[in-house]
Amino acid sequence: MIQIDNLSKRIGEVQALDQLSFSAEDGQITGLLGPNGAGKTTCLRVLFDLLKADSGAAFVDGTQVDKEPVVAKQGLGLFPDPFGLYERLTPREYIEYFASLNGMPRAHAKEATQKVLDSLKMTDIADRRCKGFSQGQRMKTALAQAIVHQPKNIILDEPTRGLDVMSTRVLRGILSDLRAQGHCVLFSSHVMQEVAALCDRVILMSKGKVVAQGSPQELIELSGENNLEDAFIRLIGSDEGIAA
Ligand SMILES: Nc1ncnc2c1ncn2[C@@H]1O[C@H](COP(=O)(O)OP(=O)(O)OP(=O)(O)O)[C@@H](O)[C@H]1O
Repeated sequence: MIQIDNLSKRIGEVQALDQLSFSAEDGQITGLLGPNGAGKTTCLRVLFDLLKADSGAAFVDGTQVDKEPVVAKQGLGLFPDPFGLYERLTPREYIEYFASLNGMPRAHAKEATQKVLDSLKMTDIADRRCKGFSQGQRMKTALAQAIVHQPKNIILDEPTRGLDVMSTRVLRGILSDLRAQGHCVLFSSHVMQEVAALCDRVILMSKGKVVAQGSPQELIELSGENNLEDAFIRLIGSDEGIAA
């Protein structure tokens, strides 16, 4: 479970986070939706202890991130940019390397790697170099790296950016499986349909604040509109920076 508690952060002239509070529960997919510049990435950077907030705190399964960063990070899996894979390694080497970076002894890392290769149905590509991989194969390798240490919480920042339709579908399927296994999945997006298709709960952000939260259906009801697109525009007060 992720808890964001009253986070504020000023970056230069910009109030990137303004008393931001929300939580993302286990066994649910939570979407952080907001236009460009809303503060989504800033919030995730604080959650990963890459950036210190001016006030407020982020918690991973009850552990305060800036007080116990090592423990907190062990509970987090960060989905990296699938286009940034190191191409000379095979998925098996890649995933094993990240397993050992997460502190697993060698034998355990090998075992965990095989398990994730099986569960993401990657055994046919496991020992090929990543160079020349399709988008879907890259995406699976990146995701395998993020979940090999079995973090309870999986964080994805704009995960479908640049992915083709097939890869996006594969990703959606995997995220649904992670939800079914009881993981907490939190992803940021400025693409409305993606959030609508996948999320149990949507945190709608604008200018560093939560402007509304709830299931897609609750947001429609809250806005008094009759579809999600109009609901989001009504709640944010503008359609600038949100993609359909
Ligand atoms: N390093 C930085 N220097 C200056 N301004 C920054 C920096 N990082 C973030 N900001 C500003 O903080 C605000 C929030 O940015 P952030 O990247 O968190 O938004 P976002 O919701 O992730 O947007 P996007 O969907 O465009 O990625 C923006 O106005 C941004 O310009």
